[in-house]
Amino acid sequence: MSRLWDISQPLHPDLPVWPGEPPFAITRHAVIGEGCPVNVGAISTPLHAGTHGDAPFHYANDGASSAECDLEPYIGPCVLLDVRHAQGRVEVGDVDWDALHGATRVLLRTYEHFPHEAWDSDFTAVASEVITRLGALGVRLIGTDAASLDPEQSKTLDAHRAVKAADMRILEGLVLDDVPPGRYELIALPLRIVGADASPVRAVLKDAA
Ligand SMILES: Nc1ccccc1C(=O)C[C@H](N)C(=O)O
Ligand SMILES: [Zn+2]
Ligand SMILES: [Zn+2]
Repeated sequence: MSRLWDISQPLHPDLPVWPGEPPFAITRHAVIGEGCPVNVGAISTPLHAGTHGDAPFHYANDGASSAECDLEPYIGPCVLLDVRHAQGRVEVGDVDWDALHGATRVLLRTYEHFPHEAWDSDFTAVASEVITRLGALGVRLIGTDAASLDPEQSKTLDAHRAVKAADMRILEGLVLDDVPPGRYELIALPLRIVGADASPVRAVLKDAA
């Protein structure tokens, strides 16, 4: 049986979130006890907290929301590339283009160890030239273990704009520490949240058949 790799961050109140964002929160408004047979809770979360998929609406007012996104990019064969050697930003020269083998979904591992305990403002971004070249090769989805494709302080969002121009989709905040580079089956479907600019996803990889 092929192995299943959970590449999702655990969601909890201490989850590091983008500076200025409210924390992830879970509340319980029903508790099993006298006259109550169930525990029932609710969550409040920034849409870009944890492992998530950006919707085009995040970077374009005319972009699709998470509820409107075609699901095909988020499920299917992918290739995981180790780009831990990249310094500050994944550049064209950091990518092993021969390892793509026509992949339509590409995941980039930039961390030695994913920063579960504290926000990392110096995450490794992705150069827009890399996105443009991936799009030209037919890539439909780019994923990263970083919190964003663009630097935290970016106001131009060059990588996101290149994603928009190529009509690609994005996964951010993946946890790739334990997964060897190679080819996998990706499943990471956004929730059908009407009007949302992003959605939490439970991202998993299955060994390619
Ligand atoms: N919460 C934010 C507030 C302001 C600016 C960006 C964010 C982000 O979360 C970035 C997002 N993850 C992104 O890159 O798509
Ligand atoms: Zn995001
Ligand atoms: Zn993003």
